[in-house]
Amino acid sequence: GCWKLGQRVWHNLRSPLRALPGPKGTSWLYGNLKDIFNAENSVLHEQWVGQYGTTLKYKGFFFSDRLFTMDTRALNHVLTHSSDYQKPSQVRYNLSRILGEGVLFVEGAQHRQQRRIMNPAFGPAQIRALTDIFISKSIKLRDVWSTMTVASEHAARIDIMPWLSKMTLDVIGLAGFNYEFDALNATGKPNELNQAFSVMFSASQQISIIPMLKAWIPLLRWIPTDRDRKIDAAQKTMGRIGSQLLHDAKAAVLSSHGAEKGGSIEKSSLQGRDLLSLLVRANMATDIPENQRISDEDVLAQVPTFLVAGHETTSTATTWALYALCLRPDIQTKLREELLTVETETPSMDELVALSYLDAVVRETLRLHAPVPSTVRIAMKDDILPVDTPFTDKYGVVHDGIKVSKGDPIFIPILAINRSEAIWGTDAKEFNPDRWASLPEVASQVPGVWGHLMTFLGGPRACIGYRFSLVEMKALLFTLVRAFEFELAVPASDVGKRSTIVQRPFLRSDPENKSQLPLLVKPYRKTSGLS
Ligand code: HEM
Repeated sequence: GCWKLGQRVWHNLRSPLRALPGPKGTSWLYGNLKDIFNAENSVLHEQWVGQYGTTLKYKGFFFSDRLFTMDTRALNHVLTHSSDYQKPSQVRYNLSRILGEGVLFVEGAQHRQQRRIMNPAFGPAQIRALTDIFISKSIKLRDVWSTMTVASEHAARIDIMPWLSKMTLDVIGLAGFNYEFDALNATGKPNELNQAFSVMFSASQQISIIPMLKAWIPLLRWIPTDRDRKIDAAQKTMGRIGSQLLHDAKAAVLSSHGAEKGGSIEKSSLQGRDLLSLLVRANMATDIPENQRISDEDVLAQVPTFLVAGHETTSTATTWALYALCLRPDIQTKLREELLTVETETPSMDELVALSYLDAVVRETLRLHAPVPSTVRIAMKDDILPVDTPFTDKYGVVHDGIKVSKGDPIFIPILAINRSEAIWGTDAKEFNPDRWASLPEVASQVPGVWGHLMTFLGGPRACIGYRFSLVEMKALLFTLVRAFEFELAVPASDVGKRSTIVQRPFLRSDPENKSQLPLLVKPYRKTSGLS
């Protein structure tokens, strides 16, 4: 521990980040991190930008300096040079404990190999083929809520978060692994994989000192805690079910090819639209060179990775979309009017994508309520980040590049860029889908993979599932907003945002502080209004 701390102090003393202006740490252990967790959104960072300018430093664990910059050119440099700016080892350790060593965890050549194999599963044609899963699960959710509204005389009070989460879990189960969680089936028995997954997810959302110390000091990892035991048990369940899924998928391939008797298996002959089928193809096809095949272990590591990455993010985004529509009933009505122009309740992907106001509402939600509010990278070598706007250090010297040294952490301000007034204009913090009709020119400098937003990040480590998520969100909003009118069940001032990995709503009035968003949900009838 002392050695690590000494290294940290020594690194800090020599880091060029020392010259940057920024706030003083408020705790020797957490630096400014506790203040950031306690403040909503990116509010604190935005205040600092007002005080110290667009490039600054703040304190992380054990007084270490972290670079914070709103400069889009510097951020673009970090995101596009993903081998030089990797995830910090502590973050990777925590990820591997919870998700295994899947595509979110791996770096360098192994990451490039996994992305190359998996990218085809997320192209437009594949997402088009998955649209019927998005729609049928949305309809299932709509029917569950309809039953709940019939049972109550007026509008039903529904905490929409867990329901949206069940829907997206069902979708990623089917679309990813051809596995039916059946989480939306209220009468079914609890699913074993779902329970294991919940343990993993709640563990990933907790911020506490013990896992943090274990991430820093490997020797401490030998000391088991209650959290470790729970994660180990959940991992065992996931591993067992994952192996079974993989075994079944392989057996199906072998039996359809008669390959048990030594027959060859060609890549192009393996069918199946889910991600697992694609992985099995890359694992078994005898016409792919041995060294390019993906191992059983790597296939299995993708199961928890995709369950976590592909599930809570989209359900949280849809939760915020409905929240925004409750705050602006005029936008909710305008959206419903557009959705009702479609004659079928089972639209194709192309029909969904053609709905321009739905598209604007989804973009505006993902801008203002980005589910992943930030991420972190570490410099793997000394470097200079080019900047658009020269900045002044705390000694009054003007710089046209940010010097970083190997080991310096860099905060990637997803939400702060999405809400920046310098980029989006003075109404940047308001929900205004109409802004998407004509964007400010400067927005094109945002280095995001989609929509001039940082929401799905950019560069080689950008979100692989963004198209998947956009169509799934559209299918959900299409089905739900046509069927129901939504209103907040609590005063708007009671709803707060809590940021851990994913930014979720909670009620200030709830002493348990659990994530939730209760809405009044009422079936839409042409002349109705909420009583
Ligand atoms: C609104 C929904 C979503 C948001 C906001 C989101 C956001 C992000 C962000 C910010 C990252 C980069 C994290 C980092 O490197 O620090 C990421 C990576 C990733 N996302 Fe998403 N995501 C969403 C939906 C999905 C879906 C639906 C899937 C899968 C079906 C998915 C799979 C992944 C994977 C596998 C990665 C790791 C990519 C890599 O490192 O190469 N995401 N996502």
